[in-house]
Amino acid sequence: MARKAAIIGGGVIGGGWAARFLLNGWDVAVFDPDPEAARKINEVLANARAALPALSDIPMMAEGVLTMADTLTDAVEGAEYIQESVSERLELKHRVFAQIQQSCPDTLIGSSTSGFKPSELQQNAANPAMIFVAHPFNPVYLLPLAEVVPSAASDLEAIERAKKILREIGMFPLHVRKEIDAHIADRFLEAVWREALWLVKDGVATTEEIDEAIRMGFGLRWGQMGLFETYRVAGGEAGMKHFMAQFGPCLQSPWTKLTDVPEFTEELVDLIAGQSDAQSGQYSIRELERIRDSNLVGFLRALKDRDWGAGRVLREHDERRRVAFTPPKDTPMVMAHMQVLPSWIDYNGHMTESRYLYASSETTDAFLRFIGADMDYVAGGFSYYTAESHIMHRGEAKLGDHLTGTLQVLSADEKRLHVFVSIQKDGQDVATIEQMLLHVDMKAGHATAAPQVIRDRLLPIANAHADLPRPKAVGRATGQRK
Ligand SMILES: NC(=O)C1=CN([C@@H]2O[C@H](COP(=O)(O)OP(=O)(O)OC[C@H]3O[C@@H](n4cnc5c(N)ncnc54)[C@H](O)[C@@H]3O)[C@@H](O)[C@H]2O)C=CC1
Ligand SMILES: C[N+](C)(C)CC(=O)CC(=O)[O-]
Repeated sequence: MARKAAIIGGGVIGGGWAARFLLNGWDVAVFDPDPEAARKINEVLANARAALPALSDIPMMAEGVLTMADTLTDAVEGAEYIQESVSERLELKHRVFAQIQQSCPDTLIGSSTSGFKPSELQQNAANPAMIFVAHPFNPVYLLPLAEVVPSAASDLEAIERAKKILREIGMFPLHVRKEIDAHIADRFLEAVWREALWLVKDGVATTEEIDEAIRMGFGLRWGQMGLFETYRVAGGEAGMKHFMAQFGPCLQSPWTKLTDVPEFTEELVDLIAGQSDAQSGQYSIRELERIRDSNLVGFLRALKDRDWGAGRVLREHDERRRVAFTPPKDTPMVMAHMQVLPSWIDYNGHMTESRYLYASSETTDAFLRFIGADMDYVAGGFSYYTAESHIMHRGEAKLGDHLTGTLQVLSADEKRLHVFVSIQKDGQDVATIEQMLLHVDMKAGHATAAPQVIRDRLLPIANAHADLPRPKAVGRATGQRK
């Protein structure tokens, strides 16, 4: 039976939490009195479903079941984990905790609060020990960080249990050892935000110019090394001490207004909102979310290939899912999700033939990574090479179509891997590709037996797939009548 999480408050952040739990196989009950909540959550979920599968080569878990509960008590009943994500008002959060703890005083309650300390959240609670901060970052379903902040009244065993659950849904729980308003990351965001408000208010830069200053330069650096590692490198061979000697005195020069907050007048709000409309008003919020998600997926995949930063968290999550994954006995494995891009289209206005082989390679490559023949394996001098391919075109793919690559192992032994790939649109084949691959010693330049570690992953899948019906196209020769 699936595990259950309850999400109280289904706005931007609650919707993201719901998507992360659901796509990691948990059942989720959401309570939010807003009559629009179900629509909003389903829209966030649709974006998450489009983004998350592209992050990983491990087949997705069966999605959990989403329930919109009529009452808070219904939502939390039977939940192993509760995430409070209501609006940032302390008295509202207190009311919600009191209601939750009337029926489940001993269940873990993480709060998404951006600014309140856990000791503030715990005030007057029936069981303060179970309430802690689990502060996520938007979009919650893609970004791994959750700042986990206990107070002196917290139950540390419960905090460790919460961190374990967060890891199980692919997150990186950062244990904040000392409670502080706005935790760690939001202290930075607030400092940058304050400087940005001054720059707009003083007419130095528009919202667009500020965003360019971030995304063309230091934003890219921060996403992979953070602040201190980046500045260590900036100190040159002499490192951090030299960096501090050179730039430390700047703290005395008028580089910062951080202690001084601009007055939040209607005029300033209108100025910023107007500039933001001019900058990005041509996109709806959902379109911007999709652009953001697809960029993040690209970044995260690049970091995963390099086993670095947030990419390492993804790798570890993949490894956990690989171990938990049992090859399906009744269906081929869904290995790749792709979208038909403009460069894939030919003069006939549909996907050009070479891209069918490309889509097939994406699918088999994902499968090879899944059984352990990944880039590290190739760097060790062994790989699988394709010896033979037979493509059958069965439908048309057009610009923007979403394609899925599934793979069935027809047979496998120590050297050979015979597979049948389907490239599908809306569940229908647009092409099938039958391939024979050989395990190769790249230095010696000939086929050789795959090591036991690869066979241990491959052969159980081959055995499971032996019971599947053999596709009619298998073994078909070109020109042969059906
Ligand atoms: N938006 C952001 O970028 C981030 C926000 N957070 C935190 O997450 C929490 C939620 O923020 P958002 O999702 O942005 O706000 P939001 O305004 O999008 O959503 C809040 C939701 O809470 C619901 N709500 C209000 N009273 C409720 C009640 N009694 N029971 C159940 N639901 C109730 C509202 O109907 C609304 O849908 C806040 O504590 C915020 O500080 C954390 C990280 C990032
Ligand atoms: C602006 N904010 C304080 C709500 C931001 C956050 O809490 C985290 C985020 O996702 O940027």
